[in-house]
Amino acid sequence: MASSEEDGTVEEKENNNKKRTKGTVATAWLTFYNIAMTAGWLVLAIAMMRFYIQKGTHKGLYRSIARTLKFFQTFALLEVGHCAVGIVRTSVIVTGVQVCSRIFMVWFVTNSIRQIQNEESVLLFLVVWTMTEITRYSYYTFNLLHLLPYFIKWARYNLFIILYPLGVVGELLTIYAALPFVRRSGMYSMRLPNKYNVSFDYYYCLIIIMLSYIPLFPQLYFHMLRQRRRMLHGEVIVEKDD
Ligand SMILES: CCCCCCCCCCCCC[C@@H](O)CC(=O)SCCNC(=O)CCNC(=O)[C@H](O)C(C)(C)COP(=O)(O)OP(=O)(O)OC[C@H]1O[C@@H](n2cnc3c(N)ncnc32)[C@H](O)[C@@H]1OP(=O)(O)O
Repeated sequence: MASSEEDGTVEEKENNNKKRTKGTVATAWLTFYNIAMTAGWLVLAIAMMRFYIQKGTHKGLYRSIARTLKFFQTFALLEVGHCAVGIVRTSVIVTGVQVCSRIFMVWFVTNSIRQIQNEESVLLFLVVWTMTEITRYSYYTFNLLHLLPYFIKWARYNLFIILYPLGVVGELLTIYAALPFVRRSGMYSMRLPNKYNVSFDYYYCLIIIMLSYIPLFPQLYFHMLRQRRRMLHGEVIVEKDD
C-alpha cells in the first residue's frame, strides 16, 4: 500500500516535471518567435517609411518590401501549429482563417499580379497589417516576460476595432482590382478539354473568396471583441471548442 502510494507520488512528480519542462521549452520558443516576428514587422515598418520619405510615393513600395513581407507572413503559419499542439490557448480555426487569408493575399494575389502592386489598397492593407502585428507580437512578448506595459495591452485590444475593418477594405479592394487581369490572363485556371477532365476558374474562385469575407470576417471580429472584454474588463467568457 505504502509502496503504491510512493509510486503514485513518484509518477505525479515525473508528470509535473515533464509538464514544467514542456512549459519552459514552449515559453522559450514562443518568446523567441514573438521577438523575431516583432523585429520582422518593425523592419517592414522602417523600410516602408524610408521608401516613402526617399521616393515621395508608394509606387514601387510593394516590390521593395516583397521579400521580407513574404518571409514573415509565411512564417506566421507556425501560429496554426502553436494552437494545434496546444502551446497557445487559441482556436485553430480562428487562427487558420486569419493566417491563410493573409498568405493567400500575399502569394496568390499581390505577388502574382504585378499590375496591382501599386494600388492604394495594397498600401492600405500593408500599413494596417504592420501596425497590427507590431502591437500584437510585442504584446505577446512582453506578456510572456511578465513585463507588459498597460498601453501595449490597451493598443492590442483597441486598435483592431478600426484596423480590422480597414484591413478588410484594403484586401477586398485589392482582390477587386485583380479581377480584370485574372480574367484576361486566365492565370491559375484550367479550361476544358484537358487530360484531367477538370475545369477551374481562378476568376470565380476570387469572387467566392471575396464573398466568403461576409460570413467569416464578423466571426473573427466578434472573437476579438470577446477577447477585448475578457482582457480589458475581466469578463469570463466561455468559448465553444473547435
Ligand atoms: C485559402 C484562402 C482563404 C480565404 C479565406 C477568406 C477569409 C476571409 C475572412 C478573413 C478576414 C481577415 C482579414 C485580415 O487579414 C485583416 C487584418 O488582419 S487587418 C489588421 C487588423 N487585424 C487584427 O487586429 C487581427 C486580429 N486577429 C488576431 O489577433 C488573430 O489573428 C487572432 C487569431 C484572431 C487572435 O486571436 P487570439 O484568440 O489568439 O487572441 P489573443 O491575442 O487574445 O490570444 C489568446 C491567448 O493566446 C495567447 N497567444 C496567442 N498567440 C500567442 C503567441 N504567439 N505567443 C504567446 N501567446 C500567444 C495569448 O497570450 C492569449 O493567452 P491568455 O488567454 O492565456 O492570455
